[in-house]
Amino acid sequence: MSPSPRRKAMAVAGKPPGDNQSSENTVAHTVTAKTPFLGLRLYVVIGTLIMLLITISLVIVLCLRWNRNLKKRRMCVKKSSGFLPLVSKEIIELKDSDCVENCKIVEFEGNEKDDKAISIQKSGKESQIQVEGMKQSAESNVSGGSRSETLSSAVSAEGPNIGWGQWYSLNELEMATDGFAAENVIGEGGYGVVYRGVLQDGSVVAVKNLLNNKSQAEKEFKVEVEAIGKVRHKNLVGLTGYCAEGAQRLLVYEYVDRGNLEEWLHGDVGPVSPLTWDIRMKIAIGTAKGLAYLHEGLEPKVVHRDVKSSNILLDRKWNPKVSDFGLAKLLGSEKSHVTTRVMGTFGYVSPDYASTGMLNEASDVYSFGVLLMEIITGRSPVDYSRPPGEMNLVDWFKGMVASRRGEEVLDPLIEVQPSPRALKRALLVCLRCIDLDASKRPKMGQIVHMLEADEFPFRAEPRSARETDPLHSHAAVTHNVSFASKVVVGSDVQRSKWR
Ligand SMILES: Nc1ncnc2c1ncn2[C@@H]1O[C@H](COP(=O)(O)OP(=O)(O)OP(=O)(O)O)[C@@H](O)[C@H]1O
Repeated sequence: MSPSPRRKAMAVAGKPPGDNQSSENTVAHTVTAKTPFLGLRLYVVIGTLIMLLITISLVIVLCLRWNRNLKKRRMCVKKSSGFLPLVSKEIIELKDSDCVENCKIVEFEGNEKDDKAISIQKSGKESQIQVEGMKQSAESNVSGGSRSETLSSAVSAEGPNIGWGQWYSLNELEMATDGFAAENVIGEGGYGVVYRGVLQDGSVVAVKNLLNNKSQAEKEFKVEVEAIGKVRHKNLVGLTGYCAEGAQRLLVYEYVDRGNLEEWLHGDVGPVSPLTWDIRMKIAIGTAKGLAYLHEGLEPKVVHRDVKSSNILLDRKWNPKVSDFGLAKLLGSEKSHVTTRVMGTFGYVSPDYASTGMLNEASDVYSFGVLLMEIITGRSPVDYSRPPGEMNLVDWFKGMVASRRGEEVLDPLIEVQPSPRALKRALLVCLRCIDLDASKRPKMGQIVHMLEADEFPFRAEPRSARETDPLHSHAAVTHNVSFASKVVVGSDVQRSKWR
């Protein structure tokens, strides 16, 4: 009998036909046989290899997921930094949450080019908060170098809980100012006397000794600290610390060594002012940037309320620093204005605020407009030594521009005249800032752009925009302001410009 086809096939494959049992035995034998690899049995080697493969696959999957998360996180950081256009790169804003009782700044170095890190270390504890990637300009850095500071909230049982700043003892500040010696007095304002002081580490500071009228001093003290205690901007004077002992209240600022703008504009500087046109514009733009930050970069925003030339301090490179926040008001974003007792300085206060007491950032814009006129003309906002028609700077200025005599308003102490284009630009910004309709005044960020933009006000603009432009209508009222015929409306200006 011939074998079945199936049996034939098995015979060809080399298996003894009809012997399933023995073939299974062979497989079992092979699997349990020892391999040359460390004498391990085959099934152990196979098992190990499978485990190894599973582990490797798991590791790869985990790596891929981790990598994806990392990318997502990076994207979030990018998004959020793009989402903060209003905060200047030159600023370090210290949040309350960053400020822990008895913190110690262990590193605080500024450099215009480098990103820096601030480490805030809780004294006596190990934990460290690192705030990285923030830019601190050298100019905005207190006394220009690294320093070590102790932060403390709740200074004393009596002292206010101000949250941030270096606490100084009265003794320390007495030593720094030679016992508040008269020769160290650098100025005197409505709220106190300002002294130059040298701290034990050699750094130079300005110490404002608030008038010893308890409630007023306390108020001024709190307002300044609330307004600028936590921010750093190269165009805002840095408040570095304070002293609250008994009834004494003192504020310690970075020292700004070239005095204030008022002295340079109206003091005896000789026949030619050291403030050239370019320096004046640098001062105007820097001041506008500082104010723009207060208005548009902080929440709640800060309305300074006393923008004037004696509150603009100048450093060695003529960088302006807005100072004196004693009258400042905080304004939450939900509020369009606050109603207050009218405060400020005669000649700079906007008529709408003066008549209604309703305050918002447009009041600062008006004061800035007056300040800019003062910078351009070298005249004080109110000067009783001038003929009646010229005593009030704003009225005189408007009249001059309206009668096409804009070139004549320039400070005669400026030796090299600006180009007509640059002068027109500055005059026009003045007019826009002092618009009687507060809602039509530009924002400080727009003002920065207008002062910096070469094309302003010469770029052609859409007709409809020109028609709705407040200054254009202002120009129409004052009918002869020739250069105002091509006004660029500030509303389309990118805020980021003033950063
Ligand atoms: N950080 C500082 N560095 C250098 N000088 C300063 C500093 N702060 C104030 N001064 C000087 O002290 C003067 C008085 O300052 P302060 O802010 O007390 O008053 P003011 O602005 O002149 O007047 P008021 O407070 O009445 O408006 C300033 O004009 C300035 O010359």
